Amino acid sequence: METRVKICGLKTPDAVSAAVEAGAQYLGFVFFPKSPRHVEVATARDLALDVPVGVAKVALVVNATDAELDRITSEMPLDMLQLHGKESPERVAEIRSRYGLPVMKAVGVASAEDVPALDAYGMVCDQLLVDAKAPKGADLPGGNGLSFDWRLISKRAWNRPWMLAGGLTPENVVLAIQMTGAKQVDVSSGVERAPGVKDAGKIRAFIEAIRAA
Ligand SMILES: O=C(O)c1ccccc1N[C@@H]1O[C@H](COP(=O)(O)O)[C@@H](O)[C@H]1O
Repeated sequence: METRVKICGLKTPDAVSAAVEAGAQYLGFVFFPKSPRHVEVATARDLALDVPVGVAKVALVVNATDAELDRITSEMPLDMLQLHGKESPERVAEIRSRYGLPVMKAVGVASAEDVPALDAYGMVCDQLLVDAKAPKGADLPGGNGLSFDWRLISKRAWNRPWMLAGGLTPENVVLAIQMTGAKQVDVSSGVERAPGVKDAGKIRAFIEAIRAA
């Protein structure tokens, strides 16, 4: 099976086109005002309306309220919700049932102590996103360009489909896939020329590296 790629943090038509043309299967739109990748709902809607059918549009939210989710899900076409905050398993289940969209729950990993949460969240979501845990006091819970020790998940038995994230780049993504067995990968800062500014050449290089391996 071909490795599936998510390019996250898209803000412009050019960045969306670059990701689609390079062959990404998922596109992420970040709704988190502290992020340099934050987009307003109206902007994300315009971008999403131009995405070809078959490429999944993912809304990334952080501890979002029902009111925020009501607005995002009603105003733009979406295929998946990515929960990237401290949502409890109960909240993940509630969101999944309320919006009828597949839910991907991000779980931060820094040490072996963090790994059991993958099983717990796997029971309530449609897929897991395994990311590096953000450093204490960081402004962003993800999108920090940090990776974690991939050996921590290299021999796991998974109870849900999952995606690898955290500090991936065109240079390290093949090794990350080899070490973890990931069939899906997610990248944001590793394909940027500045925080929040995607680089079409890096997006292409990221996906070409995977396809060439
Ligand atoms: O990208 C962001 O700005 C962001 C903000 C808040 C939560 C998550 C965010 N991004 C996600 O973080 C991971 C890893 O990103 P990176 O490749 O290390 O920059 C990825 O899943 C993004 O979707």
